[in-house]
Amino acid sequence: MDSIVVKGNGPLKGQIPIAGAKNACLTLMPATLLSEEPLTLTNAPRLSDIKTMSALLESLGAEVSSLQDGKVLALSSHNIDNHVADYEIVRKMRASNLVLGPMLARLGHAIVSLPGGCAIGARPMDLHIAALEAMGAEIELKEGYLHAIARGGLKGAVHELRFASVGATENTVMAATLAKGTTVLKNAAREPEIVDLVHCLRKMGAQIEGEGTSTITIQGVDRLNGATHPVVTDRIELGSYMLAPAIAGGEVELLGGRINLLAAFCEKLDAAGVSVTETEKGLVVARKGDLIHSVDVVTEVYPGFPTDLQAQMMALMCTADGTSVLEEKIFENRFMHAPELIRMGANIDVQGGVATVKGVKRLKGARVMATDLRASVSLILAGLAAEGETVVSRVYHVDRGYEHVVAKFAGMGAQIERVKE
Ligand SMILES: CC(=O)N[C@H]1[C@@H](OP(=O)(O)OP(=O)(O)OC[C@H]2O[C@@H](n3ccc(=O)[nH]c3=O)[C@H](O)[C@@H]2O)O[C@H](CO)[C@@H](O)[C@@H]1O
Ligand SMILES: C=C(OP(=O)(O)O)C(=O)O
Repeated sequence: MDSIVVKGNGPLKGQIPIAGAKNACLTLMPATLLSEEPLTLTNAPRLSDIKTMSALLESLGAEVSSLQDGKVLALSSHNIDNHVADYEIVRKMRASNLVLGPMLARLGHAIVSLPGGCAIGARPMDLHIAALEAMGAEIELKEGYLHAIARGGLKGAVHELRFASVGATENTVMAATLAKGTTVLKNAAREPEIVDLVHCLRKMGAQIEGEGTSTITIQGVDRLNGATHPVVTDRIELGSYMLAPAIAGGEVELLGGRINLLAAFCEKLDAAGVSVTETEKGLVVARKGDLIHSVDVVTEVYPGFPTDLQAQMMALMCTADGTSVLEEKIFENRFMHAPELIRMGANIDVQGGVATVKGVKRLKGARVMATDLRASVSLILAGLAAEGETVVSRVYHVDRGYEHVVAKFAGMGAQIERVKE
């Protein structure tokens, strides 16, 4: 198993390209199931999660070709000959549940494994199920699998989500594109990845309005056509690398970054003493002075502070001047990085969904373990600010969501390498 070794060696400088968003690409890929014609995604990120989604789609009969070193994905679902999304693939990656809505819409039936829980919390699908049932689907749980059938096809419905779930919004919107009649989804999620999905579906001929607001209206059509679509910039990769000069000093330009993808996060950086300037090419990030100030953070649905940046923000708060309180409201167990940061000398007290971080002058390098995707990068960030060497093990978590992670940090001047253990 590989590890990443980081040495805290002072200010960073450089330009880092930001990839297409994992969480957008993983919802755009299943959209291929809605059409017999090809779907081409450009600006795709090179990640193990993308390979997992490719394997899942191929297991259903879709064709997936990775072109231009993985930056272009050519997908075709002209021949879907299996409607079972197997537990062995779904359990590896929760986004696998996004094949349910498209398969149900296109084939009228689907069998999809429930994902089960994962390190950061439970991953229920009750909201997805309620929305699809409102559209006429019958869904039953048998032996860990959701058996879904839409006798006579899905029908448009007015449905309000109990919580603005990203995955439930994506499944419902995709399913509704081929339903008979109009679907109005209320309390829909507003994340940029959903806006990107709608833009792609519209190119495929779907009739959708209201993306980016909490009411999305979908007028069902008989069929969707092929399209070519560039994946939106990864705001979480962007935010993660923005924290590198914040924690280690220096000045870094994140190519392709825009403030509007991460407004709530940028406001917190500003309050913490980090300047973010939009340029023609992206965002330039630097500390305003010597100190980082403590700020409180509450994770919320978009446009609030993203849960996917909470671990990385905690790393920054570990060396801030003062005490910060981080409240995690999306996933019930998303503080597993805290005990690892404590091994590096951080002062963190976790009580339920609230972590209180008292800033220390300097972190110290240590052997630490990545417990999940975003936790892994928070430990690398902490390593940049630590005295001595930090060894982060279980870096397969980082490969799920950060392409060329060592090269990108090294491109800012960080002393970092990947080693085999
Ligand atoms: C709101 C939010 O921040 N969503 C994040 C979530 O999306 P993802 O789609 O994975 O999760 P949801 O937005 O659906 O879930 C967020 C919350 O809703 C609950 N839930 C979800 C579905 C359901 O049927 N029933 C239910 O109770 C979950 O337990 C969780 O507490 O993880 C992704 C990957 O990290 C992030 O990119 C998304 O930004
Ligand atoms: C937790 C994440 O992904 P997933 O929902 O696929 O586990 C993430 O992107 O931070």
